[in-house]
Amino acid sequence: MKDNRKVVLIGTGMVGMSMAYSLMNTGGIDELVLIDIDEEKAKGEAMDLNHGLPYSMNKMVIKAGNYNECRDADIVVICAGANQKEGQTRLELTKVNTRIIKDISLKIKYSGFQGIVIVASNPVDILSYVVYKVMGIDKSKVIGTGTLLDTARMRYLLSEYLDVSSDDIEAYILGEHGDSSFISWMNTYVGCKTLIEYVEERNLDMNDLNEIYDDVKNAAYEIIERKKATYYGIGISLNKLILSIFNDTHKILCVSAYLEHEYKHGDIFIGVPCIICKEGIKEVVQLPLNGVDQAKFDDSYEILREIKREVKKELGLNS
Ligand SMILES: NC(=O)C1=CN([C@@H]2O[C@H](COP(=O)(O)OP(=O)(O)OC[C@H]3O[C@@H](n4cnc5c(N)ncnc54)[C@H](O)[C@@H]3O)[C@@H](O)[C@H]2O)C=CC1
Ligand SMILES: CC(=O)C(=O)O
Repeated sequence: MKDNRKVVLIGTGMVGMSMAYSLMNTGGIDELVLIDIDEEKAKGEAMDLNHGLPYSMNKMVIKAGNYNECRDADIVVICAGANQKEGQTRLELTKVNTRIIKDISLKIKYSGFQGIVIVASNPVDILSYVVYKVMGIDKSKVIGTGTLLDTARMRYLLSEYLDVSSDDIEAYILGEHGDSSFISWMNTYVGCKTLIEYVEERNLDMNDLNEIYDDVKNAAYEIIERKKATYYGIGISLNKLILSIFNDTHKILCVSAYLEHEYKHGDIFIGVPCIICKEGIKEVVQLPLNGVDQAKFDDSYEILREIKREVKKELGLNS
């Protein structure tokens, strides 16, 4: 990676701008270019952010631009497209957003872009696949945010329930970023103890934990019902992922990654823990899954595979 850390954001809506605002506050990048189909919106957003720079600790170039800006960018983040309306599932956005993301992927590709693409638009697992296929780039260079946000939600809620810092909670939400995601309890840790041991020692009720997981799964629906969209949580999750790449942290994050024959499944993007490095995804970490977890993973995989089949037809992809 070169000295000037450049990010291009495509889609300057609530999610994209929450990420931009988060990056402006943490710093860690040198240049942020904003692209939107609504060019005036992108320009207005750049103006607004720039006016905050004199009071920010971090200096960076922020501007509106076009797809030529992708050519020398390190990371392109896709947050464009429709979001869920009240009661709508993420998968119901497939048709409308596949068209949008296909078009955007072609524009990124023809710019000569050589870097890493991060996808946040929903349904994120399916759209990551669209980007991967349409752009024809290495699997390690396409990262969907997957269950990164769900995992943060879980860590937050568990930390509140157990009264332990979220830094000391290791949790992995796997599968689709959507209704078929699940938590692997046997792979959840509080400090150096498994959560199951921790709960038994304190006579806590496993039903409480299952309720907490239901709250995680329903969080987007609850927030959308109250305020129409979710954005701060994913904004800071994107920040974490971007800085993990630039800083070559080798941190393990739950993201949507392309699986070939890992986990016995293949040709799909799905939420799994991955080691993140400056090249993108260094490795998918294989978690031991018990029978219950494996069945849930298989279900999630089947749901995504069915939708992927439809999407491939729509894109005219046979392989
Ligand atoms: N992965 C995750 O955890 C999360 C994903 N999302 C998803 O992020 C996406 C964006 O959500 P919001 O920001 O709330 O929506 P929004 O409606 O606020 O913003 C979408 C932006 O995309 C732009 N856009 C539409 N078509 C475009 C195109 N062809 N090229 C460039 N820009 C285009 C629009 O002009 C708009 O500025 C949705 O798909 C939503 O479901 C939202 C929250 C969490
Ligand atoms: C909207 C969405 O995907 C989320 O908040 O999880």
